Amino acid sequence: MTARTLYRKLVDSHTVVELDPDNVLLFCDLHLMNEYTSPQAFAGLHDQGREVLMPGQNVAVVSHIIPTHPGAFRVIQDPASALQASNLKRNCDRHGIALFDTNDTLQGIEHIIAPEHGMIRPGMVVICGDSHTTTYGALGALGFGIGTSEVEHVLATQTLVYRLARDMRIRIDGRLPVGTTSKDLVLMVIGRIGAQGARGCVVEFCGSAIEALSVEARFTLCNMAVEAGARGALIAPDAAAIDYVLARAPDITGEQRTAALAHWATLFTDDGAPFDIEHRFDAADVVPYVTWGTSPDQAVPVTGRVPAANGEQRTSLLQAMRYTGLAEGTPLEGLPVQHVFIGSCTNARIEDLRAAAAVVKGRHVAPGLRAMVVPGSGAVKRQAESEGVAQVLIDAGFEWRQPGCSMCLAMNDDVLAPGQRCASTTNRNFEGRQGRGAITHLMSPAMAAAAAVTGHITDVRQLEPLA
Ligand SMILES: CC(C)[C@H](C(=O)O)[C@@H](O)C(=O)O
Ligand code: SF4
Repeated sequence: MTARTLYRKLVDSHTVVELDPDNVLLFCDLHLMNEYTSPQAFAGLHDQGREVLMPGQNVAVVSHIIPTHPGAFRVIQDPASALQASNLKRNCDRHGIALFDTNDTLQGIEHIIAPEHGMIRPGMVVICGDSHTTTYGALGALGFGIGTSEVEHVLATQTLVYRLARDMRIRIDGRLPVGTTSKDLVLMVIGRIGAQGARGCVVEFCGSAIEALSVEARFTLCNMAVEAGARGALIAPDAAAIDYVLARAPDITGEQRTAALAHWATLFTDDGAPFDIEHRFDAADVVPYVTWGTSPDQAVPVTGRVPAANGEQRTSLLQAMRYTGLAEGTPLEGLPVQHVFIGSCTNARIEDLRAAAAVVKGRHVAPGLRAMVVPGSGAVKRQAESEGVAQVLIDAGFEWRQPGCSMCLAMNDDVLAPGQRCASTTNRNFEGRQGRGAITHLMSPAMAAAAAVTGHITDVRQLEPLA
């Protein structure tokens, strides 16, 4: 048999029919929906008088527009957002689709909820009308975002017309240095290969540095692969991934468990399987990274400076500098920030909150700075509260919020004022992403926590130890 990549194995096992050399009809094991990209799809389905073919393979979550203010009961004030949430509920009720609704205690960001409830398993194809569906590659599942018309097609048929991607492998060997995380690693990789560097590709991450990552750190990495243009990200499931899934999927027992384990053991790239593009990086090169500009690839070491606007990208670099109010050669370290945001499907899991708490413990948020933690889900929130992580953050002066996307893209009322500069654990630093005229600097949770206590961008490795 010919040697195949993990990506090819996943596509082959889900191909219903080959449509032409570039396209297949792909079966989708799980379809996640949010309030934002599903309404038109349901409307289209209803216009045609069609039903949802497999309601049990669909799950919906209210995540983007939800308010995150503390308090037991959440009311969506904005009429358009309230309508999106009520539409989602009506559509889910009508078709028998499970919904994590606004006041569900387990509500949260879709990409955090799905794995934490054992919905994502190695070998699955998971789709969602949301670009960060690549997150699930951390468990050896092929996840990717789809458009609204595709959502409609999936609802009706549980399949998708899928254009095959190219295979890219990114090997990272070595050890991540102390004070760095998979967020720094992925910012380094995107900075080096560029925001279009993995365009059209499904990226398989491998190497000793990847094997050493916790499953949560792998989510961060695969989540942000889309910021390099990737159409998917994969990590071959190992014992850590399988343990993570089994611990969250008590329904996998007996013969089913034996069969699942046997199948998962086949999910790796065969020796000699061809990749279209290969990159290699050394984990020892990773330092705390921050972005200075308006694209996730505009990332530099925290000890670095805003680069010179040379070459082909001169115009876009100058445009980014104008927006962020920074000039060529400006050092990143020491840049004052007015806001710190710890949240998003990239970095709002329990390990992220623990990392932030470890930095701020015994310190206080800098005067005049506003710092906010938005846990990724109700489950993460509760765990952080029971472990004391929440209290450490609250004692340090952080606002402790309800879960949701929040200031990752400011579709609710967590919006920055123009000109405000934010140290953010999110994944996109686009113009206006966190509020019109607001400036986003992407970084790890530990780095964001360090910025919160000093009031400026700070190398977390240099933070004075507390006596
Ligand atoms: C709103 C949604 C379509 C969007 C996405 O696809 O990623 C959002 O989640 C984002 O992060 O920008
Ligand atoms: S947290 Fe941010 S990146 Fe993730 S789904 Fe929500 S808006 Fe998109």
